[in-house]
Amino acid sequence: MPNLVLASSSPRRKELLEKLSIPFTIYSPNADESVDKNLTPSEIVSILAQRKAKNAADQYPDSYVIGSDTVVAHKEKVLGKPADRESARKMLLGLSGCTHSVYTGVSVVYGESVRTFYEKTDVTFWELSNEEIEWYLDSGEPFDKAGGYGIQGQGGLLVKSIHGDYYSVVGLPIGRLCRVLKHMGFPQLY
Ligand SMILES: Cc1cn([C@H]2C[C@H](O)[C@@H](COP(=O)(O)OP(=O)(O)OP(=O)(O)O)O2)c(=O)[nH]c1=O
Repeated sequence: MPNLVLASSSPRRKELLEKLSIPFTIYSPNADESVDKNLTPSEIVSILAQRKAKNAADQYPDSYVIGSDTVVAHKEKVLGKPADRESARKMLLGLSGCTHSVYTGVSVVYGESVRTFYEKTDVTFWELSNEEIEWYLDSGEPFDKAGGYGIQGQGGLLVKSIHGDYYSVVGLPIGRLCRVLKHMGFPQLY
């Protein structure tokens, strides 16, 4: 029976994949995450998702291997994870009162077959006061998350509305991934 491998060290992606209720293996990908600055957000997340999946697929040639990448796009800028408190503060100030887009790319590799897609979800933030931003920075949540917030945690209090797949914002568009796996012939799904 082919195995399922999640090429990710993100605890959120692990939790989301558990929704499929089938066993899987975790592999921490060791992929170079540098990309050409002129690429669009959808190109960036697609390329990086595929790189992570292919990196792990070398170790698991008989498995379905999933790689994923998430970035936040706002006013022509692509935001990854903030390097420090100051950069997280700048990201949150920039997102305050505005709508940004969260892009998550997913790539599934099984032998020679590769399927890659991305989801775009628009998220609108409330106007944030300086006090609210400092309070949120104190939570420690921003630092391992694209755009400097996590919608699934206290960061949910910053969000006014969302248009698109919630799970894609958290890091893995699980409904679409499930359909892609099924389409590629993964046997253990419904
Ligand atoms: C916007 C947003 C991002 N994120 C997270 C999802 C991703 O884990 C992270 C973006 O970083 P990624 O580089 O996509 O992923 P990662 O380094 O955490 O894990 P790996 O490369 O090993 O798969 O931001 C949230 O958890 N909630 C949110 O609301």
